[in-house]
Amino acid sequence: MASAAPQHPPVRLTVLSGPSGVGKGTVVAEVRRRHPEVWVSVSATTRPPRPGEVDGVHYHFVSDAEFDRLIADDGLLEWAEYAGNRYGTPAAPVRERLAAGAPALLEIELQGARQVRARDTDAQLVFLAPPSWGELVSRLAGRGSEPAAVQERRLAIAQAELDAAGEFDVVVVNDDVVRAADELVGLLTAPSSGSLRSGGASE
Ligand SMILES: Nc1nc2c(ncn2[C@@H]2O[C@H](COP(=O)(O)OP(=O)(O)O)[C@@H](O)[C@H]2O)c(=O)[nH]1
Ligand SMILES: Nc1ncnc2c1ncn2[C@@H]1O[C@H](COP(=O)(O)OP(=O)(O)O)[C@@H](O)[C@H]1O
Repeated sequence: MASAAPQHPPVRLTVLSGPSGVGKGTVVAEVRRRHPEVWVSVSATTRPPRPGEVDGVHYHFVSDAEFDRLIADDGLLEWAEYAGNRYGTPAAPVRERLAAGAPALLEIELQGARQVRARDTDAQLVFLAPPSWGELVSRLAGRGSEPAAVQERRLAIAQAELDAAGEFDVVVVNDDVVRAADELVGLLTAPSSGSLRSGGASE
């Protein structure tokens, strides 16, 4: 006899990381344009909004005190400091999503990806890589959302992030947005064998 079926088809948490300016936001937007059913976590951050960013849509923009409170209340699945600001994944929506049997996507940086890996060995870690270093530099500069000094800081972090690409399960090269989005969609719908363990955030 077959063993008891799971309550819902196994789903997995997918993490997308990659250096600033590689095109994470652009590729995720393309995935959602074609697959509106793909659920993407909205992070909390102490970074100020860029022009056009909407609170609750792109990020939950919070004060330092509010971020402290999220940590103290065990409300974050993971969090990290990046280029002088803090970023974290609200835990409850991710747990609800996975409990409902639906896949969840986090777009977070390297330290956060490592925390997710430590907590959930079944999570799928995807690294979005630039076709070349020169292309990364020109994309970040071309976006024009940060002053030169901030771009320099992000590029210094990017060097270390590229060195860590081998820690990820899959590397997707963002040479072309549509092609990279296709690859990501394939990974999001790939079968898995488990789901997020229960338990609170502890970092
Ligand atoms: N650990 C962690 N990193 C995050 C989270 N949200 C966003 N990030 C990452 O923080 C970094 C900076 O994000 P942002 O300031 O929006 O810049 P951008 O990614 O260059 O547009 C990026 O690598 C994001 O992937 C989060 O909830 N947790
Ligand atoms: N495949 C690509 N080819 C050319 N330009 C791209 C590509 N993907 C993204 N870009 C551009 O690179 C810049 C950075 O993309 P963005 O999505 O903001 O990166 P990230 O979220 O990783 O910081 C944007 O100006 C975007 O239009």
